[in-house]
Amino acid sequence: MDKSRGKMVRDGARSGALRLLGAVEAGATLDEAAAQVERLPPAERARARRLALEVLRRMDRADQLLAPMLARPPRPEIMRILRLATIEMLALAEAPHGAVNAAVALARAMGPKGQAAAGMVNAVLRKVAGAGQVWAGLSPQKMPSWLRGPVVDAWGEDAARAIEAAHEAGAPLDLTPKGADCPGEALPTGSHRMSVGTQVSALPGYASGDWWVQDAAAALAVRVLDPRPGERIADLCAAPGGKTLQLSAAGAEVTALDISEPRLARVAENLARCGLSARLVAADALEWRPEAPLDAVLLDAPCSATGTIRRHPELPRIRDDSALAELTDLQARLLDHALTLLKPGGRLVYATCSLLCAEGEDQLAALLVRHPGLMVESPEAPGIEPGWITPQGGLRLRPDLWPERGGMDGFFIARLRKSADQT
Ligand SMILES: C[S@@+](CC[C@H](N)C(=O)[O-])C[C@H]1O[C@@H](n2cnc3c(N)ncnc32)[C@H](O)[C@@H]1O
Repeated sequence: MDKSRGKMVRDGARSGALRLLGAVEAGATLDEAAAQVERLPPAERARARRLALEVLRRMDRADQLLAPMLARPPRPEIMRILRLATIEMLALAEAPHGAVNAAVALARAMGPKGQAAAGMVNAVLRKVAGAGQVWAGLSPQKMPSWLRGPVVDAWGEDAARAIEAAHEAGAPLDLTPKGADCPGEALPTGSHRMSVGTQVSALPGYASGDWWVQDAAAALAVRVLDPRPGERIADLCAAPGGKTLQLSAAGAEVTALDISEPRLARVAENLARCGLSARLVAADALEWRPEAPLDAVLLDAPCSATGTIRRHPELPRIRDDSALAELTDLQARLLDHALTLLKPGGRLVYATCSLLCAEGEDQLAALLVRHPGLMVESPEAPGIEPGWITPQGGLRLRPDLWPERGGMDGFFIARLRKSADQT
């Protein structure tokens, strides 16, 4: 790529990243904001998203560094430019002259108000360029108090800080192999791991469906369920389908259910790419019943998704816990209903990608009170470490586990067995 083309790619990507960050400030997820960059060529679009992710992971830290350098808070658009250049220089090792010049040009391109701020942007960012030591002394950004409070209560301040460091570090790319062929480093639990920034569709085996993208923690839910060939299993909240693919690849007779038809279409696409099959049903799981009782049910319930902040750093900025009571109520109702779909002695795996005990440990405790005959079975699968198992027998996965390997998503997983005399 010649130099001028490289610069164009970056500037298109930088202004795209600023538009994405503006949309997140207005309350959108990065996926919802994708239209902001859809006109960019694919390489610029991907870089715009990467830059926005890197800023969202460190925004508060950048603001802490910038605050004493600013006479008064600038307009939001200018503040976004300052944050982007700060993070490019201090976290992404971008050459200062390139980042500062780009920031000044982006400010100027905003019109008269931006032109008036260009001198300030230049002066502040020159100071930022020399503030590497101050930056290194600042802690990773904190989770919002509605999330941090419960995390500290559950696992302590040191764990909360370790989780925050993992949130800042971001997530590697994990793949679940369908058979033996899969790129990346094999992890102890059977997933394969590649470094961040890998272009998924260019990897060997993508077109032939030899693997699919799925976080190592998410893949454990099905490993703990341990599906067997020919078993009749329902995946009650299936979309986009990572766990349906695992169940089908194990040879189970799978019914994949989701309330959202558009999301269920993604399950169909993923099954087709991987040459796997499942019966797809668009329905509310609370109202669905199979023709005959099932061997097993996987309930990967809707939740706060607070375990996925490494990959969705915008979540703490656009969500709070106002929907939590509704979610935990839905999870409890889904759990109760799921048990009625099982044959006596059948097994249920409950999973949530949440860091909140309210959606995991507490949900399991309440379920056991409501259903005295239900047994918790030890989560057994290769690579599961004893320290991950809770006193109740659930599996608690956190982003700060496996720090030397690059972490994993936050998840709670429990394997339950309906007693042989329960109908
Ligand atoms: C955590 S996601 C599932 C992820 C999926 N298991 C996977 O591994 O790709 C939760 C899903 O539950 C679906 N959902 C929410 N409420 C539902 C309900 N009442 N019945 C069925 N599906 C529901 C949502 O549409 C969403 O796709």
